[in-house]
Amino acid sequence: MHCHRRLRSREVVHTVEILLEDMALDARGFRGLSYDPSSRGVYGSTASSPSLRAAQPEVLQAPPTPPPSGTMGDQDSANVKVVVRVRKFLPREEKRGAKCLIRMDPVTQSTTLLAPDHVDPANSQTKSRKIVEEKLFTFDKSFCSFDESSPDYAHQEDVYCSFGEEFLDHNFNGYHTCIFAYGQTGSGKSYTMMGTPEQPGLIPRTCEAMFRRIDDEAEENTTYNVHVSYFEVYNEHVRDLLMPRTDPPTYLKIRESPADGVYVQGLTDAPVKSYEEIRNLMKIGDINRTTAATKMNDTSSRSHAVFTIHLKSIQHSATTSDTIERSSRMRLVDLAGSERAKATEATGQRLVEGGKINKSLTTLGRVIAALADPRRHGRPGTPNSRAGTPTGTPRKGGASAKAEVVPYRDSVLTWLLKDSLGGNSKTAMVACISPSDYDETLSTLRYADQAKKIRTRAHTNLTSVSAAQRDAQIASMAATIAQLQSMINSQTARHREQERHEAYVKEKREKTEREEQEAMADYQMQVEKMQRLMEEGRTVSDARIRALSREVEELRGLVPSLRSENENLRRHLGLVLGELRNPIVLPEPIPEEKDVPCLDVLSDEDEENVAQSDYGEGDSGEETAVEDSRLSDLAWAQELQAEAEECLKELGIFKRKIGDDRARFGASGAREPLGTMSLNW
Ligand SMILES: Nc1ncnc2c1ncn2[C@@H]1O[C@H](COP(=O)(O)OP(=O)(O)OP(=O)(O)O)[C@@H](O)[C@H]1O
Repeated sequence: MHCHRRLRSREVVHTVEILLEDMALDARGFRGLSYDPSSRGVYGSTASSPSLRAAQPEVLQAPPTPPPSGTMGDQDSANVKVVVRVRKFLPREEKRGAKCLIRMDPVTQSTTLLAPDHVDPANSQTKSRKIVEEKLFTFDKSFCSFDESSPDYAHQEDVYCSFGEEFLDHNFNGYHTCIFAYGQTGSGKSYTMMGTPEQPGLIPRTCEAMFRRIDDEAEENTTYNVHVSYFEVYNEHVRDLLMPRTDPPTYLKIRESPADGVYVQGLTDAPVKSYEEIRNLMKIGDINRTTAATKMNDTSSRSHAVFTIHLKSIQHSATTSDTIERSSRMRLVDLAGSERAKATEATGQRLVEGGKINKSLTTLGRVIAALADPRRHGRPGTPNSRAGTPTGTPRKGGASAKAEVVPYRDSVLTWLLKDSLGGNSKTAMVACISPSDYDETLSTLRYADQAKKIRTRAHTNLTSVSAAQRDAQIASMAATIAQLQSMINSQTARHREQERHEAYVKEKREKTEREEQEAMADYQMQVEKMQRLMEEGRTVSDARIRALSREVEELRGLVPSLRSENENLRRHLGLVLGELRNPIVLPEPIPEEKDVPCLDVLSDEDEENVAQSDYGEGDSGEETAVEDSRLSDLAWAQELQAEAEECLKELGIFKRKIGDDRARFGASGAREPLGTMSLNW
């Protein structure tokens, strides 16, 4: 959203710039209004501002009074000019002993395609065709660039002079023009259009001649304004060739507006003042263009390249201050070559590119076929027919009832060339052919033959503006500028407000994040503390368990001796009790033997007996002493038993405690499991 707003602001600023520039250009006849267009960046884009043209409808309006020259709005309905050019053999063709299948007649301008013999392997496929015969075609011009020693050899200069110059004339007269090179891969399209530094092609020659003419014909009252754009259509995407390549690549959108027709949004439209400047831009574009080596061509163009020159001349009348503006657009198109995957042996990326190239060229063929349809001719307005709409009024009955549709929109290339092929343009096609490839050459020649039948209706793009109109225009532009300025101001203010708001939101978010982080750190600290405490507790209980275990072991060592002592005491006590119950009284007879109770546990009766024995009726002192000793033994035994029981009780408690500790802290592998402590009490 931010970016969008920024872009919108830039667009508005840009629009103001262009308005100012136009004002300055137009205002040259008006002393006192100064503006230096050179202060504008080289890479300013006007193509991205269709709204600009919509914002200056007065300029586009037809003049109220016809100009004296009488050329205003001239319409010229003419067929597409078609020329054919054959190149010389390439080393690979010479190597395989290829034969030239092209014969050109410089008088009739006919081109004959000869039937191949059966020697050249490149034409082996042709043998399977049913009819392989000589074919004759006639074009506006047949350029033979096959044999350099021939007096009829067509040099780069000949090609330019033959029709390049004528098309430049059209531009200076205010007509839009288009020259496109068509042909199979490696047939010489790029050579014809761009050429080499030593042998410049149509594009550099046209540009050079244009600036020469601007300089030569410079009159005090005429000003020229030249802009250039250069883009390629690669894999059905439009890329600006005057902008550095990006990764991922930046693709531009195609738009259509009633005022501008089809145009590329955001395309660089660089102002140029000299041929040197334009040559530099050409170099930049050529470096950026997608080319690759294929089996058919070491520097095969993998895209359609469109070089466009906008030429505007403003002529001021010295006496009346009226102006006449001529605007024209020159489109110079180097198409990618049609190719057979088998011949190019393309794979991967090259194969995909080849597929896209062929698809767009097939669409171009369908567009040409639809435009060449004889039913279209003679109907006013048909060349400007809309894409995807019938080109003529369907008639009832018969073959002519079929409405022909021009499939401009089926490919990016044909959509962009819509105007050039079927609208307001003078158009020429250069069909480039290889000298030794029967099938491909035949296909190209048929294509070209059909293109001959296309008629376009070009009209001069002229505007005459009187001094009063100019004043009104300036006033209107000033108002528009003021309006745009206030738009910029309010947008800048909104933008600042938005930035402030975003900064506030950011700060708040950062604060919340900070607080959350602090809370998290605090929580972590507490967790660590608890873990530490637990660890300490575990260490303490481990130590306690170890100490208690030791104690248990010690006590366990005591148990057998205590047990045997206890046993002895019981036994002794039993004896004592037995004696107490059955005292040995001498010389009294031995009393009847009674069952001595088992001394496992002293019964209440026994204890009573023991107690009674304390107060028994002892006869003698000796008996009393014996009795006392027995009683003290008994007491001692009881005491021992109580002690043992106490000890057992304590051990029971201790066992429970150990069990509790084990449940609380768990038994680690390192520690002795409590279960293994056989506390067999
Ligand atoms: N008229 C000519 N005279 C001399 N050499 C030529 C001529 N035409 C083409 N060539 C040479 O043929 C080769 C292929 O030409 P070019 O690259 O122009 O083909 P192309 O049709 O543009 O191929 P692609 O469609 O693959 O880009 C180049 O080496 C070029 O220099």
